[in-house]
Amino acid sequence: MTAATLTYSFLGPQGTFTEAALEKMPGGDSCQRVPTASVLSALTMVDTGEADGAVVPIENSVEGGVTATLDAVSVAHDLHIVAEALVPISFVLVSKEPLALSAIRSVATHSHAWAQVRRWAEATVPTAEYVPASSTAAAAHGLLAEHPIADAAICAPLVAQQLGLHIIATGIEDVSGAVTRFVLTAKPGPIPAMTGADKTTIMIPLPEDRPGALMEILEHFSTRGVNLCRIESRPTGNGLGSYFFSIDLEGHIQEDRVADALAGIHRISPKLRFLGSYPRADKKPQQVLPEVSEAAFSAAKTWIASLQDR
Ligand SMILES: O=C(O)C(=O)C[C@]1(C(=O)O)C=C[C@@H](O)C=C1
Repeated sequence: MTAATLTYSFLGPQGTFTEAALEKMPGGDSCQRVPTASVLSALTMVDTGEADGAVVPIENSVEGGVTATLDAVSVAHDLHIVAEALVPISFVLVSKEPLALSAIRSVATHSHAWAQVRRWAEATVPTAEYVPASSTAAAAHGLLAEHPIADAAICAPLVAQQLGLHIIATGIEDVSGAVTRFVLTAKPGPIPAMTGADKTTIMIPLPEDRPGALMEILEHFSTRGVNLCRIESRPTGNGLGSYFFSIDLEGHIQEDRVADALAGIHRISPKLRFLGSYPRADKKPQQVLPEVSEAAFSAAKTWIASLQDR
């Protein structure tokens, strides 16, 4: 796969935050971009071979996990995460023609965006109806349709500018400095090389009817000094009480402490799925305690081998 021939699907249309993330991904500046109407169709294009990779949102610093992505990547699709990118999030309120706040009866945007401006909306346009859109950019494009989907839309400043929309308010997010994390997913293949500042994503079905199962799982990380940076429980869909954990941890599968922790958890939950090791977008090097360093694991293995070889 050479960078020039890559095709990446992404949650479109043009001007989504996801497209901004795509530009930061490896090969993103030279790839062919295919916008899709949903996260699921972006991922399906990778399944069918129509795209080499799909860029999808996975986590927002205010609203949390993007469940459509977490569920699709963890359960429904056989895909690995090969890269991540962080995009700062700021929203504008736009309309086709200049419009007073008091005249707005409906506002269209993506559900995740709406969740991030809830307090602002409550205070500023309390009677406006929320119209869900498949993305913030789709909401903005929808204002220009023959039958506009709403009076106003909430989107990224860039798409408002590209479409020549009237900006009614800027910086309307409830929490400033919000960031959304996006991932590039591809069919399982070579794992990106270890950089020393890596993340690994896994999915662990929680063993049922096993008291203390979660504690046992977490102990495998704790005893090997593996730091978790995200842990979320999601229903498997197989009935009430059936859950899996979606976890991001600091480290790479090539590291003994990570591999050893996953091997331990595999014994408790054999359907554990490895979903990729990839460089951290913030390049923050992981802190490794001396007792779980590669040297410590190597010395311990040599010692055991010397006993077994007698
Ligand atoms: O609608 C977009 O522009 C997207 O890229 C989707 C999305 C999301 O799913 O969280 C991305 C970033 C923002 O947090 C809001 C919406």
